[in-house]
Amino acid sequence: MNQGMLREGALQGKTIIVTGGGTGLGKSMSRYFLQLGANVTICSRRQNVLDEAAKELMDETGRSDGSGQVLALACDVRNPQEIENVIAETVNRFGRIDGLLNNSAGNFISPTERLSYKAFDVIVDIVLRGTYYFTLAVGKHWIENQIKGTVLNISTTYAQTGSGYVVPSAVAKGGALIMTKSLAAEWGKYGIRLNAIAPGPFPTKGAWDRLFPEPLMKLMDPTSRIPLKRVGEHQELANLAAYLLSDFSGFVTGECITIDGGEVLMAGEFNHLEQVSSEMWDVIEQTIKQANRASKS
Ligand SMILES: CCCCCCC/C=C/C(=O)SCCNC(=O)CCNC(=O)[C@H](O)C(C)(C)COP(=O)(O)OP(=O)(O)OC[C@H]1O[C@@H](n2cnc3c(N)ncnc32)[C@H](O)[C@@H]1OP(=O)(O)O
Ligand SMILES: NC(=O)C1=CN([C@@H]2O[C@H](COP(=O)(O)OP(=O)(O)OC[C@H]3O[C@@H](n4cnc5c(N)ncnc54)[C@H](OP(=O)(O)O)[C@@H]3O)[C@@H](O)[C@H]2O)C=CC1
Repeated sequence: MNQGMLREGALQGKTIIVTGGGTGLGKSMSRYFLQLGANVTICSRRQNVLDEAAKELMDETGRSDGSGQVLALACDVRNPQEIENVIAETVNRFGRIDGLLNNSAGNFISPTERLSYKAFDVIVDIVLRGTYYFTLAVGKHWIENQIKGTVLNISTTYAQTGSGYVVPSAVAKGGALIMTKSLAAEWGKYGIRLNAIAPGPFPTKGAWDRLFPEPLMKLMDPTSRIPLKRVGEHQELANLAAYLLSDFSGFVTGECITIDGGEVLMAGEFNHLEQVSSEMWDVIEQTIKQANRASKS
């Protein structure tokens, strides 16, 4: 599904900050917000990557009515001063902030016992600390200025189930998800909403290089465990993100919506039986029926 879901101008008049908006899923979601008329500040550590992305996005989506503009600002989400600068510069340029998309992340697969303290810290600091620093800074701004803003956090399905080999990421995404729900309860009185999305596999260079490096890629087909037998399309995620940042979701808060083609359902005890052939099912059926009969005699 490569089609946008919301009507033209659905985000007109809104300004959204997207962390990690210069690459991968952050860039795809930013593109759709711009198409819907929002102004978007993209931020991450590498100014050159952001500048290139901003140019590409404006070339693709550029509007002449003053809406749908991009601001590209370098910011390490682990640094509160740099976050406050993004907020000040965004208000300065666009006049307001309506939405925050916490999308920046770091991750790599590794047996946990091979990790150094620093390796653990580097992931938790980007994903958990970065998310709560940015949310706190924008939340304070909204409360002081009586703005009913919306936060959307990009989570993972294993934030709820846990997962080996990505333990720092699971710890950090799990913490950020609990923060989403906790603050949704606490800040609801200010009209501030917080939600999360848990995506399954959506191909990006950032994720694939670190989660499916060679020689693993040859061994693993990421679609094999997915009931719908495919990976996600960026527009499918962008549609959900735009909805959750728009006024159409005004009564939705504290939710985490999974978009994974059913991958998490494969934890079900017997789902691996999809490998059993029709002929083998004939034999199994007869064997079970025989056991049923035997238990009655
Ligand atoms: C694909 C299927 C979908 C399933 C769901 C997936 C859910 C989540 C996905 C994601 O989050 S994908 C996003 C991936 N994108 C990124 O990670 C982009 C940003 N990443 C980075 O900037 C870097 O990769 C990093 C995470 C900051 C690490 O970079 P770098 O190695 O340059 O940092 P350093 O500060 O030099 O090193 C820190 C520390 O970490 C150790 N380390 C690094 N890689 C490994 C590894 N593969 N195994 C073990 N340890 C590693 C490194 O040695 C350093 O520790 P010390 O040696 O100094 O103690
Ligand atoms: N792709 C997938 O299948 C899935 C992705 N996700 C989540 O989606 C989000 C986007 O991932 P994806 O697009 O795949 O990967 P990318 O690697 O493209 O995105 C990660 C972004 O985070 C930015 N970033 C990293 N560290 C920092 C930092 N310290 N401060 C600010 N920005 C930082 C990077 O930019 P820079 O290096 O310039 O700082 C980059 O733009 C992440 O939250 C990820 O966990 C979740 C499930 C599945």
